[in-house]
Amino acid sequence: MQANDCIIVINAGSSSIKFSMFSGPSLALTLRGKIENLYSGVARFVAQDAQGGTVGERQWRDGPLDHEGGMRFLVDFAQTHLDGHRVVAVGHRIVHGGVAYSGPQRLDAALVDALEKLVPLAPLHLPHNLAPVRSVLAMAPHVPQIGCFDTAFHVGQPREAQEFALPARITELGVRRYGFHGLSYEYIASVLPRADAGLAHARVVAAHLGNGASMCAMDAGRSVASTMGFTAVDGLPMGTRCGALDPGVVLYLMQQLGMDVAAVQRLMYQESGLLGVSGISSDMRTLEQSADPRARAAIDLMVYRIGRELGSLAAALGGLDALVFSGGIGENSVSLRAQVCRDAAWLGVQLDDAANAATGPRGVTRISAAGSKVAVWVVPANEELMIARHALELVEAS
Ligand SMILES: Nc1ncnc2c1ncn2[C@@H]1O[C@H](COP(=O)(O)OP(=O)(O)O)[C@@H](O)[C@H]1O
Ligand SMILES: CC(=O)OP(=O)(O)O
Ligand SMILES: [Mg+2]
Repeated sequence: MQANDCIIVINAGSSSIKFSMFSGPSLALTLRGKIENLYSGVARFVAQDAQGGTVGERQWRDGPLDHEGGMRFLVDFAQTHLDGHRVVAVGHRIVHGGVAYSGPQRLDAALVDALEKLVPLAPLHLPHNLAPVRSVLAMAPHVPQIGCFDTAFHVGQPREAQEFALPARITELGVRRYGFHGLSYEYIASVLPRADAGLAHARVVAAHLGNGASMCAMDAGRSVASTMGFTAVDGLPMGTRCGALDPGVVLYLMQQLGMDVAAVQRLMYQESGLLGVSGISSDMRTLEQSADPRARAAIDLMVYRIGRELGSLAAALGGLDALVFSGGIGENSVSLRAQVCRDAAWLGVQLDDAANAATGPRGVTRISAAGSKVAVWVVPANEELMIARHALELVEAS
């Protein structure tokens, strides 16, 4: 990797596409951008240079924008902002690797075809993860593309954390818990020891709370349990996903309400969570600004379920030394963090209210009171840097 080389990273989430450009051997962030609010309301794009200065902005006011339209815009934008850099690799976040793929992989047409088979396991994500890979394969076949899997970080979990209590013949088909947001947790595990050396061996629960939301128990930086399971619909209630559900509810929906598979999938992935409970929005900012009691009820349910999962994950760890907030909600919602920490007082969590409320751009920040038994941190998510590191390793090794 020369000074003028760069790695482009594409992270297509369920409601957003983020891209970043990392340059030179130290992977310095030179450009980053994000289109958010895909499919709902006014989509917004903003891009920043290394100094945080805005170098591009746009809004789509004439109707919702989808992933494809967003990607077309981003490719044009990136091409005009390469600033003389040579693209040595494009790294992608791929949400599901199934049983077959855990380590980063060089993506070619055959592998994309194989990953396509996993779409039913991540219907909100995988199609959007794979479509840009195909576009780049067509536009620039010589540029190496590296896929990094959100499931990879969790492969070492103990067997009982991975298995459902299903007959072995079903488990053997790969029907087990995978866990997601692994690139985000891997990044968190990589930065915590630098923030506080004692955290290298700590029992940590990290909460990645974005449009998709999950929590992960990490023991000395290794994943031991997580709230997401076979698919990214399990665990916490999310923007539009219901999270953990009594499987009997699915039978009821189909047998008694006559819903077909597509309708159940839509209900669980697109019509539930904050949106479904509030009937107002999947966006935490909108709910926090609303005086409608249904908005309050949706937030309260999310906070309650985070608290329940925190207890469960602390049990998996045999105790709790640190709690980490990340993702769009975890990084920005002062009040959600305050509510979660208040409910977790029984675990020894004590917030420093001023540190929690401090606004403005922040890096890795401790927000717990000096005497808190459990340290509380905010770590801005950086799945992109993790992807760039993996892509660089793979490109340099080949
Ligand atoms: N200042 C804020 N206060 C509360 N919630 C916020 C704030 N900024 C962003 N969020 C919430 O973060 C969520 C999106 O998280 P993000 O991690 O960006 O999404 P994605 O999972 O699509 O990458 C939305 O619910 C949004 O309302
Ligand atoms: C796995 C997942 O839910 O991802 P996102 O947060 O991008 O929706
Ligand atoms: Mg996300």
